[in-house]
Amino acid sequence: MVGTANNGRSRQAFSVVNEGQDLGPNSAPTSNAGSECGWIEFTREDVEVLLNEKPKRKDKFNLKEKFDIMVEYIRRLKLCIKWFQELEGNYLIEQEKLLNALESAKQKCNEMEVLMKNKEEELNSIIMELRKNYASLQEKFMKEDLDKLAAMESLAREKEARLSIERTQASLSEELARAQQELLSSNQKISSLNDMYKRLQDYNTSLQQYNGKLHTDLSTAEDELKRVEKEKATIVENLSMLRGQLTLSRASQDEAIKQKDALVNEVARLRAELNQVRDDHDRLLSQVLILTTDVMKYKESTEKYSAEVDVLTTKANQLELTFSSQNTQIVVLKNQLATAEEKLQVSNSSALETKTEFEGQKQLINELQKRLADADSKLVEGETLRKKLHNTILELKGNIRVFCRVRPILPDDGITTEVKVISYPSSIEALGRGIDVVQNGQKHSFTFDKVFMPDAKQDDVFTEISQLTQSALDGYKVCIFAYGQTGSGKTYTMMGRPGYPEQKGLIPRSLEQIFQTRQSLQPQGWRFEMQVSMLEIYNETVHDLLSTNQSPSTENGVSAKQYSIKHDANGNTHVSDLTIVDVRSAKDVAFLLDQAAESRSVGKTQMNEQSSRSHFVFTLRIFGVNESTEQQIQGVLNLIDLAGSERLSKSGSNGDRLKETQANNKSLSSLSDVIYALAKKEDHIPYRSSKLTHLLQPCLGGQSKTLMFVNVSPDPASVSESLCSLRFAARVNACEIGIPRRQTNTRPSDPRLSYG
Ligand SMILES: Nc1ncnc2c1ncn2[C@@H]1O[C@H](COP(=O)(O)OP(=O)(O)OP(=O)(O)O)[C@@H](O)[C@H]1O
Repeated sequence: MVGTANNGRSRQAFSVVNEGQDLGPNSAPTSNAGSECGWIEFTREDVEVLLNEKPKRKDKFNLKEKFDIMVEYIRRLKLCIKWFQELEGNYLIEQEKLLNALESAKQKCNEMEVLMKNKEEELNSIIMELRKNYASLQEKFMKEDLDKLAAMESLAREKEARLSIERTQASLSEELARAQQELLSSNQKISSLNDMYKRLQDYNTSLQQYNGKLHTDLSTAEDELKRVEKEKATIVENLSMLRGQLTLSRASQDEAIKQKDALVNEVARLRAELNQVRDDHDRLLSQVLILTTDVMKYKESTEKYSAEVDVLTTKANQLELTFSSQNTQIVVLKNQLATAEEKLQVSNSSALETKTEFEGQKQLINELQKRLADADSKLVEGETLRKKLHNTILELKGNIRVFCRVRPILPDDGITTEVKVISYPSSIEALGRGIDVVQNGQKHSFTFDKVFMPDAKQDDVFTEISQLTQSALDGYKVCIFAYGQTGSGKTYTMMGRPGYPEQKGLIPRSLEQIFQTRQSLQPQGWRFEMQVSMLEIYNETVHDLLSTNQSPSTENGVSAKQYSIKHDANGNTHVSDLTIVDVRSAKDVAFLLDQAAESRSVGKTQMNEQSSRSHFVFTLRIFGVNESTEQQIQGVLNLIDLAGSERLSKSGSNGDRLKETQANNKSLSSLSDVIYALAKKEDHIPYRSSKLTHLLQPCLGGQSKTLMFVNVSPDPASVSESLCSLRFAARVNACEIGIPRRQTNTRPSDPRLSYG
């Protein structure tokens, strides 16, 4: 590991230390070569040569020579140690810097994530609001449209009514014209009748005048007659006198007779004349009467005409009234039409406004969607950056990460005293990473990658590992296992509390996240296929938890079927005959988890009535293909709930339970052996000493991103178990396993599920 990149330099330095014994092409010593305080670089081989160096002495008994050689050897060893120390110091500084950079990057990422989340929420709320607005505008628009249609319908109706009214008006106008003409001719008739009447009246007056004249003439004739009769009487008197006188004179009689005859003739003539006048009078009278009748008739006919005229006038008046009322109606209709048209215009303009507003909103939505897409792409960028940083850190660390979780005190713990055996240092360098355990008054301090205090929620824990589980989708092998004594909270951490969704554990949360991310990666062309298997290792035997066809068990409840574990060159693990189920959603997985829970071997011990006595291994294998880039990935997520790590005396087991505990302890002690061997970089790592270590070989061997949860109980009675767990975890944390590899661009020839 040391100096492979700068081999030339280190070879040169070592040559100086080895005094030219191993001379390379550049064998000239550096300026401070040989000096104790000079900087000399070594390679691993150099150090090994130095350590394996056997002093060559010419004279076996020459102690001086031996002493000189030893002094020189010690000097070189000191130089080597100094180089080591300085190198270590540099590494520490570098590590510190990287940690700081990581912290700030994490912080930035978190801030960015929060910012993005806020922005996303904000944008989501704006979009919701806009969608609401959009919906209400659409509703409004539809309403306006309906109004418009109704207005148009009413306008059409009104137009029709107006046309029919106009038609009626035209026919009425025609009728009116006819009536007016009739009226005119009637008026003309009336005026001619009036003229006739006037003429008749004039004639009547002249007749009356004539009649009056005749009457006057008659009265004068009557007066004349009276005078004549008086004259006659006088004459008769005279005649008598004359007769007397006749006697007196006959002559005078004859004369008198003659006079009388003349007078009689005169009276007859006068009488005839009178009769004539009388006849004339009668004729005139009858004529007057006829004329009066005529006048009367004329008067009557005039009255009739007047009545007719009146009727016609009334009719005309009525027609005029109808006409005017129709005119008023027409005006009203015209007004209504104008209002309807105005309304139509208003609704048209409001529809236009709504349309413009709608267009604006649409544009805004488009803009917001664009911004959202930008934010999304920024999120993706941020996510990529975060992944890169996460992977860089893991690669730099090159070891199994360890998270410690202390569960809260439970009522079942029966703790009455206020004695606290676990505390958490508050110094900056150990904050959130340190844990102190006090046993018999002695404090033991541990530092891990993260320490979750009892109040940590499942969500908080998941947030810390979400990146890790996510990287299974990037083609990494990921392995998370929970280690700790019975009842320390391993199952709670991995599975959670059933029936309490907010207390879901890492397994359901990881799967939900993976399925969600799978969805969000679809627009980038990624298509994923996922397979799940679940097994338990119980009494050193593999038990398929998804097998519908449960094989018969042996006496001690162990499955008779033998499953063999194999690893291929790619580090993929295959378990023969294991049930593998294709899954499409977190729901499918939840169903399988329930199925597995029913198949699990659960027994009772004094420590925890419901504790699982076996190692539970959940595996999700992911095959991903990017349709646009044709890139392929193959990731694996192993989530393991180990059996309780307690010591035999503590669990109080006997019989089958004792065997179980021994078997569990064998697996766990094998795990411990493997970790020790890895830490010491031994040539042989005893992976095959237990089923568990054999199965986890690729995870422990450095090809996978591995995280261990060490679960600790806060119960003072469990302090020694807690210390054991923490010591083991500290060893695991110090163990370098190498750099995780990403499996891309290869499609496995055998699609069976692998474990690492
Ligand atoms: N962080 C926690 N918050 C609340 N309750 C917890 C927490 N951790 C564990 N518990 C509770 O403690 C009890 C024991 O936990 P759990 O069964 O998870 O232990 P375990 O280590 O899995 O035991 P076993 O090895 O027997 O399977 C359970 O009732 C669990 O609900």
